[in-house]
Amino acid sequence: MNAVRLTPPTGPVRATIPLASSKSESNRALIIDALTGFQCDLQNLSTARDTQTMIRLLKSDDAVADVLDAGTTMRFLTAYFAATGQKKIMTGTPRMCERPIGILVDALRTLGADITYLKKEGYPPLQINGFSPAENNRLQIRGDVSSQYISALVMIAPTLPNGLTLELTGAIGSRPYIEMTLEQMTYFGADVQADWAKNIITVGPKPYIPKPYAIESDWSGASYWYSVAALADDQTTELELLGLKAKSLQGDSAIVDIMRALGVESTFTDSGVKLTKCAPESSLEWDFTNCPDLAQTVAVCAAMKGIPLILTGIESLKIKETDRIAALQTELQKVGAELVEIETNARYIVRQFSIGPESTATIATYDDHRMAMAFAPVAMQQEIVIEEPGVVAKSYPSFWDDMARVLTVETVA
Ligand SMILES: O=C(O)C1=C[C@@H](OP(=O)(O)O)[C@@H](O)[C@H](O)C1
Ligand SMILES: C=C(OP(=O)(O)O)C(=O)O
Repeated sequence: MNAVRLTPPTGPVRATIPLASSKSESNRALIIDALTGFQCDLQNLSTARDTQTMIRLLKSDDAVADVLDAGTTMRFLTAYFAATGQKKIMTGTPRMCERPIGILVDALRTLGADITYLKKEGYPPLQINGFSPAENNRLQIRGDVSSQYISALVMIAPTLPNGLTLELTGAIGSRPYIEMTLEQMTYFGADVQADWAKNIITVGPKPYIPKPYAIESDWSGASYWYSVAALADDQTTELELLGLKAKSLQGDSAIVDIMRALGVESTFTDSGVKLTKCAPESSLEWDFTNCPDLAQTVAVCAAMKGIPLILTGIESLKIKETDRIAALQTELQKVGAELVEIETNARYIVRQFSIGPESTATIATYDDHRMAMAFAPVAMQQEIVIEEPGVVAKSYPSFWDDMARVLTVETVA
């Protein structure tokens, strides 16, 4: 078994962390660029595997597009290949073939796509056979399963003969990701309107205009560094995270407010953000509806600090790279904490039940980059082993190199 052993720092915690750039922003920019005929100058594209896979598949003439475990790549490319009339088989890892896509496929069929499922109805693998644009340009779509379906649809909307009006139903999850899509589309000249009082998005049939675009660093990746700062004993801890902006398109910049409650102060500089320590609150309640990718970071951090945390809005975690709720429940036990459901599918609590492990905890990662990265900061307080560390490549390939700037990272067999 491949693993890394992380050992707590012995001196002051001071480092500058380059971070990876945002895979979410990158993958949207790449779809828009493709719809301009690859004429945009995209700068600082992410090294994340999800983005590198998107780049590779956009250039490939192969009949099969294997997205591996990249959700945005699967959803955005399904809409893109359909709208551009490309015949493709869309597939991915076994877990990707358990992640639902029926809501997007139904919407694309209404818009004129011919798509068939190759195994299970509603799930990849699927085959895109062609596209004959329908007259109808008004759709209802559920907003409570994955925002990626909505982002995928609105990004192709400028190419549809009559544009698109989407009426979102149900409680909308991950809305900042939809807003990110709309902002990027607007930047590239699309005609976009969102009425969030009625949950209606309208996109006119106005083509994108090619332009240069620079991707920001990844706030989801930054969250692990906030946890490192929160868990550092050294009160003089200072970490600088490069390439982040106070006014970000990324909803995961909410980590600034969450981590203030867990004892980290943020100061924006010309090059990014500086993290220092401040006094934490004695408990915290947070709704993760708008920032589901932060839930694991915050759960592990609060558990280690002994700060009881109530989490709401985490239902979507069950359909991500793994069932993240189940994975957290098992792995938190190993560091003396528990995640308990206190209201069915709605409210959860994380609390510590013992301080310090009897022996080094070995954390399983379930093919989920965020399990590995969320538990890594535990090493600020106690030695920990993380299994299958290569999983971080999905969003943050240089994570362990960056970690080695603050603590000891050793590969173990
Ligand atoms: O659009 C995006 O870039 C993403 C949207 C979110 O997914 P859901 O909308 O499925 O919650 C998020 O979890 C994912 O990491 C990236
Ligand atoms: C859920 C994630 O990604 P995706 O849905 O794009 O696979 C993630 O990066 O945490």
